[in-house]
Amino acid sequence: MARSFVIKVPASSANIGPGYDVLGVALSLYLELEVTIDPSNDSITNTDPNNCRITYSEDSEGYDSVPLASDSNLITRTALYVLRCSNVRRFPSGTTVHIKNPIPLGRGLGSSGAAVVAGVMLGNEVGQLDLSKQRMLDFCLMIERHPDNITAAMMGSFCGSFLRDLTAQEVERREIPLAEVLPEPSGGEDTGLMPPLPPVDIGQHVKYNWNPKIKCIAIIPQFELSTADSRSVLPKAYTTQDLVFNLQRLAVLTNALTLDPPDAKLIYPAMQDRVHQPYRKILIPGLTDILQSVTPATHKGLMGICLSGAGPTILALATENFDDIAQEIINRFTKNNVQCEWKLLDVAQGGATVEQL
Ligand SMILES: Nc1ncnc2c1ncn2[C@@H]1O[C@H](COP(=O)(O)OP(=O)(O)O)[C@@H](O)[C@H]1O
Ligand SMILES: N[C@@H](CCOP(=O)(O)O)C(=O)O
Repeated sequence: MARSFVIKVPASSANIGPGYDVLGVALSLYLELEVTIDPSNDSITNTDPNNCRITYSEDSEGYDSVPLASDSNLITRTALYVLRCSNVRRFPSGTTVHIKNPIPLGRGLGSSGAAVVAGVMLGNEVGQLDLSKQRMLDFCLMIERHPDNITAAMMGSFCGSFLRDLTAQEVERREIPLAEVLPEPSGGEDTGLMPPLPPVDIGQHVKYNWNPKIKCIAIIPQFELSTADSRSVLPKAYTTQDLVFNLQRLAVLTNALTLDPPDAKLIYPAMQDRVHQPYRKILIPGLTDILQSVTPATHKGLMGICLSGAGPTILALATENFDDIAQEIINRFTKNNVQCEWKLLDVAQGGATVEQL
């Protein structure tokens, strides 16, 4: 018998200033997969070695670039990893996945985190594996190896997370090259081997409150910056002063964002960072100028401003005056020959969901 379901996963903004690789907030912009499994319709998928036909909505982000072969696409490769850990080699015959993706790729809004979370949920659902969200996080963390976006996208809301200490054996299992976790892209042989199972409870997290009066303005430059490239410019070591600077602000920020009324005098300085943003300015024209000159003093309603994830998107938190704040940042990017679009988003409370149709 045929069955259909929809998987929805929110975008996310990681770091929120001082919380590098720690904080993430889920945003009301959703990657959606419409999935049908119809064994009587196997002719539609029998040209794919993994029984899965992918279509991608024309108005979606990445329409021209995202691969649609099931062993190349990040979502279905991730699902195949989950299935193969349960010794299931491919999708059930007659599986179709229609992807709708409004999350811009490579902009610091967690598109890859959402794709990985969607892939793990897809594997869990088609394989009827009954994994908990906590266990699914482990699978996600084998692929995207920092927990901030993944946790917010899976669990929703505003999250703090860390990776627990792993035993030497677990480290070996987790630190293996990605190519050995994900099935090889086209041309690669399915060796029939079982991939490494994730260690249990790799990621620990808590959810914080978030004052709903605080909205998220995302100013999105029209150029891509891969997270890997943006991580490669960071130093390997930091001074004690810089680490303490961030830790002090991180401790205050997680509570400051819950308070009512929101207090810009507390939030704005608590969103300052010395661990990643100063190093990333060489990749993002105008970043330092924007972060220093758009303030609560110049713009009523602005609570704080930071780089979203690895950039280049700017995240401005505000309670009012959204158009003016966005326009100011867009103008400053324009002076650096960078065109932008912007979106006003809320915090997405629910995280990733599956709805049976
Ligand atoms: N919906 C998607 N389907 C397939 N691949 C995706 C999807 N979304 C993102 N990706 C992959 O993730 C890459 C972007 O990841 P990354 O550099 O981490 O940036 P970010 O997560 O900040 O958008 C894309 O170039 C693409 O390879
Ligand atoms: N903590 C990571 C977050 C990357 O987020 P993304 O949305 O840019 O993938 C980092 O700052 O590198």
